[in-house]
Formats: sequence, structure tokens, C-alpha cells
Amino acid sequence: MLQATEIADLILKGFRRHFGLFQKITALAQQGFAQRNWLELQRISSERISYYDLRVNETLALLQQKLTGTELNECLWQQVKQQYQQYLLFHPQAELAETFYNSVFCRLYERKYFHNQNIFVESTLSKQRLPAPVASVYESYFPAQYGLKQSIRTIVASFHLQAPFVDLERDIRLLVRTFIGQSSHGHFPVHLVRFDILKSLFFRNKAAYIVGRVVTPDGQQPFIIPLLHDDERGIYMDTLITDPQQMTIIFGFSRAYFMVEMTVPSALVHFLKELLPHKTLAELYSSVGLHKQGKTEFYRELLTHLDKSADQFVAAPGIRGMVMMVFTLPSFPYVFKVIRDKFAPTKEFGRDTVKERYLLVKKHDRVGRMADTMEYSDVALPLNRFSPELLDELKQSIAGSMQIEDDRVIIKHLYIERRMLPLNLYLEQASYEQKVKMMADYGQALKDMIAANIFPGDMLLKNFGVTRHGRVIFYDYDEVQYLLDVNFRFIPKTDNYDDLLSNEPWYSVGPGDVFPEQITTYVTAQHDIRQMLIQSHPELMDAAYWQEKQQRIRDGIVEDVFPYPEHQRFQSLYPAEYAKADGLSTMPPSEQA
Ligand SMILES: Nc1ncnc2c1ncn2[C@@H]1O[C@H](COP(=O)(O)OP(=O)(O)OP(=O)(O)O)[C@@H](O)[C@H]1O
Repeated sequence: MLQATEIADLILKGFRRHFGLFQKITALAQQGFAQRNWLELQRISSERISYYDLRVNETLALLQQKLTGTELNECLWQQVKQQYQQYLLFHPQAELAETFYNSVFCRLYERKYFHNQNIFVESTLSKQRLPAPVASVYESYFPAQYGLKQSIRTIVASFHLQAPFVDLERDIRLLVRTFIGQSSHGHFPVHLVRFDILKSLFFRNKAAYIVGRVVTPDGQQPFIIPLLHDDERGIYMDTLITDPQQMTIIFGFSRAYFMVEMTVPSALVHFLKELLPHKTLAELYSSVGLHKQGKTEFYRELLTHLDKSADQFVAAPGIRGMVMMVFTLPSFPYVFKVIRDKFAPTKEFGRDTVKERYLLVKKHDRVGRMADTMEYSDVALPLNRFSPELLDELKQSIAGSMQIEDDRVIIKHLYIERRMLPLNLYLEQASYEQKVKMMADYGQALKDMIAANIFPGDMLLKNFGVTRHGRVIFYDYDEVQYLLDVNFRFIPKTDNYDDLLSNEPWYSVGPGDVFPEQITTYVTAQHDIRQMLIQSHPELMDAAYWQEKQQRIRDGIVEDVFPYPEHQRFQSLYPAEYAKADGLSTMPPSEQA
């Protein structure tokens, strides 16, 4: 029989191994960026997502070997929890270790044992009355001492980038000029300015981001500086982002997780929370790759929200899904998706395929166009919060995934996603100009996904949502495929009159065939909306365009997708500076002689 201490040791050892490996793979990003090895960066970013479950399973296997049976001895487990809690008092990743403990326990025992005496439903850390760990996740720089430009040079040097800058002095000049232009904090002399800069760079796709804030007597101004590579010429600063909405978009739920080295995640996340106060802890933990901690924090936020609100769960507005039953709580900006017991006959696949495709998207670069999902098992929600209509509908559609136990509805498997306004509903009440703008963004969303080797499969408007920032995001993954697995074809030409008049195709169509000339028919039946899409993105109608994109992916080319507007890049703001660098004259032709 195992002792409480041994069990606590074993779980903590499993967590330590997990976090060690997580840090190790995260650290590879620095080198990948320096060497412009974008495919390697994609690989590690995707692989890292599976690490947590692998380590939990390893720990579970060890524990099961040693436990005589899985019959729960509650008294023993309460001692285990107490011992584990002691270990975490001064642990730098205590909140993550609590989550790891919960994961192990919840896979060993039944749901009825998931309460605070056995697991950390609530974190015990805030109750310890110990001062929070003050880890120096950021460094302060004081221009009063060495001047503004020298301070920026020192900041850049602190990152040990392992690749040269194309022209650092130019970048610093543009950075200062832009900051003065954008600053809402008046113009302070350098002795009244301090920079607080996060010590770790944030790596994602082909960029590394410097994250920090400028502190002045007026308050603080958060900022982000993206660093990119100009092929083999070196690194450059692409822009300066100070707009809070744009910073939020960079940290948004529709992008891949950042790769960030850290030893005290709570300190990093709390600093980020000061910069981005509207982001929840759940969102911030997820954004830096700690998505399981994001899930834990989210579940706590949900429980707190349920305590504080009184509204009822209802079916999500819009057209019902053929695969998913979707419901929402109007006062809470998320939707809850459960796989239906039976799919419509046109959906020729089963629930495992649906789960695989949702996982594919989670692990893929979501390029700012695909919503992240949190996957939960055995979620208990209060029965009295379900509207009678919804409850009836759930009994009809997901009886196999649902159980009513006393005053709780238990959902066996659930995806939770940010709620958006479905694009079909948005367009119903939009002005002409709004429709044009949104269909242009819809087309761009398709192009961004294409560039990332994703074909959405089902392109109907109802499968896309509009965020509060007015961006079009895809959220229905049950027909998602890699772009390379699709056969894009031109419609064969014919002079035959009967063929032209026929309602059926006169040519053979294989299962993986898609005909871009007809792309708008996959999107909507509304003629005016189709025209708007064609006008802003005519290439989407051309099979050659799709084939060329496939070829670029086969050639290993990773496309640029910027999480900020093109017009804000230094190259667009200060073209003359870049023309100079290219050896071109900046004088208008009439003045050149
Ligand atoms: N994130 C979201 N925000 C707002 N509404 C959503 C969201 N996800 C789904 N919905 C609503 O639920 C409906 C069904 O969701 P979804 O498209 O994911 O299900 P599905 O069964 O896969 O659909 P389909 O029948 O197209 O395969 C959507 O059309 C939309 O109205």
C-alpha cells in the first residue's frame, strides 16, 4: 500500500518532468527564429500541445502500477492533497502543479469524487497568506542614465538574438518617431521615462515580439514590437503597436500559442494582465502555451460567473448545426458545443473524425482565423439554469452525451469556444457598406487559411463568426482538411448544348474534387453576397490560384500573416527610409538629374 507522501512525490515528479520538457521545447524557438527555420518552429509549436497529456498519462501509468486497486481511499487522498499542498507553498509553478494533480486524479477516479477535499477545484494558493512570488520577469531600463537610443540598444542586446539586424539604427529612429506620434502620454523628457521590458521574447510563426511598457508620470503605455527577418539580410523591427485593441488582437484566441521561456508563469501572466486588463487569466495562460492552466482558470471563471448571474442557457442563435448541438449563456461570451448523437445523412463521418478534426485545428497555426477550442469531459452545470426548451432539445439531440444527476446536468464531452455573431446573422442586419467590408474580410480569412494549408471544407457563411473587433473567424471544423489533400480542378470545357443546359455535371467528380469556379455556390445562395466576394477576391474563383498555393506549401514556403494592418508597418509608414536602404533615390524623378 502506497503512503500519502509517496503518491504526492510521484505526482510532483511527473509535473516536474512535464514542465522541464515544456521549457526545453519552448527554448528551441529562439534558435528556430535565428535560423529562419519556420517549418521547425511549426513542428515544435504543434508538438508541445500534446506534452501535457503525455506526461499525465505517464504519471498515471506509474501510479496505477503502484496502487493496489483503483478503489478510492478518500482518507488517503486527502492526506495526499495536504502533503502536495505543502510542497507547493514555495513552488515557482504552483498553480500549474495543482492543475496537473487534478488531471491525474480525475483520470483515476469517477466524477463524484471531484470536489475540493480531493482536488484543487479552487486553488489553495491565494489562501496561503504568503506574499505572491516576486519574480523579475521584466527588466527596467532608465533612459535618464544613458539616453533613449542607448537604452533601446541595450534592450535589443539583452535578447541575444543570434542574428544581425539589417539596420538597427534606422529601426530605433523609426521606433522613437512612431512612439512620439502615437503616445497618449504627452512628451516627457527622457529623465521622466522608464521602460519595463519582459525578459523573454514571444515567438510565433515567423516573428519574435518584444513586449513591455513605457512608464511616465502620467501612467503606463503598453507596447509590442514585432521583429522579423528580411531573408538572409537580417532582423528588423516591423512596427510599434501601442493601440490596446491591436494588442488584444495579437494575443487573440484565433492564433497559435506563443513560445515564451518562463520559470514563474504566474508572474509573467500577472504582468501581461497589467498590460492587457481586458484579457482574462484563462486567455493569458493559454496565449503563452499553458492551455491546460487556461482551462482550469476558465472553469473557475465559469463557476464564479454562474454564482453571480441568473440567466438561463439557451440554444445558440442561428442555424442549428448538423453535427454539433450548440448552446450559450447570454451573459457569458462563450458557446458550449456537444457532438450530436446522430448526424444528418450528408455528414458521412462519425464522432471520432469530428474530434480528430477539432484536434487538428488546435494543434495547427490558426493564423488569426480559426477560434481556439477548450475540450472538457464530465462538466456539471446547474439544471435550473437550463431553459425548458433547451433541455427538451438536448434530450432529443445529445441524450448519449448527457446525464441528469440530482440538480446537475452532466455533459460527458464538450467544446467551449468564444461566442461570435454568426456571419449569416450579421449580414442580415448589415448596411451595404458593412456587407462589402465583411465579405472582403471573409475572402481574406479564406486566403489566410489557405496560406496555412487549411481548407475549411464547409464554407457556408453560418460557419464563420464576426468578433467584437469586426474580424471574420471560422469555427466549424468537422469538414476541415489540409489544403494539400484537396484536388482543385477546372471545370472541363464543352460545346455540347445538352451538357451546358444540364443541372447535373457532365464530367466525373471524385470525392476530393473542388471546383473553384463554383466557389461562391459553396458560400451562399444570395446573389449580391456572391458578387461582393468575387469583386474583392476574384482569384478565389480560379483553380490555378489554389493549385499555386498548394505548390508553395509543397515547396516548404511558410507565408507571412501579420496580426496587424499592413499600413502600420514601418515600410508603409516610412517608405523613403526603405528606398534609401535599397540604394534607390528618394527624390522624385523630376528632381533627379
Ligand atoms: N463560436 C460561436 N459563436 C457563435 N455561434 C456559434 C459558434 N459556434 C457555433 N455557433 C452557432 O451554432 C451553429 C452550429 O455550430 P457549428 O457550425 O459548429 O455546428 P455543425 O454541426 O458543425 O454545423 P454544420 O451543420 O455546418 O456542420 C452555428 O451555425 C452558429 O449559429
